[in-house]
Amino acid sequence: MSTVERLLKATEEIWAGYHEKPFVRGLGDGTLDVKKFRRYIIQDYWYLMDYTKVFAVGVAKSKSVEVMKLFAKYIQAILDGEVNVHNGYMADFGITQEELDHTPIAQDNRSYTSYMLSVAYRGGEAEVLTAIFSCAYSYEVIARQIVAERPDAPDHPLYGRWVRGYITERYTGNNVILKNMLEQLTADYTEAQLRELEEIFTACSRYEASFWDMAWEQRV
Ligand SMILES: Cc1ncc(CN)c(N)n1
Repeated sequence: MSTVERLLKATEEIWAGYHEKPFVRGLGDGTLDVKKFRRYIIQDYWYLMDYTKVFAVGVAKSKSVEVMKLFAKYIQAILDGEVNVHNGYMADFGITQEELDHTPIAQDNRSYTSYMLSVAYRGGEAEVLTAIFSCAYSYEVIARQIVAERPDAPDHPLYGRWVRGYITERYTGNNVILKNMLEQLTADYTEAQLRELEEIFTACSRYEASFWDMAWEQRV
């Protein structure tokens, strides 16, 4: 079994649960309360700012130019790609920089990014990639499932943009690059090292689940 297959197998139940989250279901069928989505966009904007810093620590931890370029490319892909979806929604919702700056970061959000950053600071290249991978790939899996269940979801006037954002060639192509690099870096990993990756990946997958619950319940 490859490293990524092993990580996904270990977290199968958590990942299956994403599709049942009320927030995710509401995004897919268009019934999600706009107020909840507005709040989620602000929280996720701040999430992405710290998530980008995890890649920056990855740059510092890189042992080769190849890995350094991968982390650096992703920083660009978030700040000039994924965040554009958020910027578009924020413009539509009239969210100003002042409102962004004055919105407290929810506890689940802060815990998640603090955990990823702590893994990045203490681990090596593969540990950083593992912390990142559940975030990067789960959104693709969720968006694909939404489209599989509702082929018209990408055309929804409000939530379609979110769905489309996570199935673009750029987004999914970058996930393939992340996955291949993770396999390459862990080809000679021992059982103990792989178990540690499993622990990191499981924790991050649980944080993903909590993030959806936080958004749905509007937890602070
Ligand atoms: C919480 C969270 N997890 C994942 C993603 C997808 N990069 C995101 N934008 N936000």
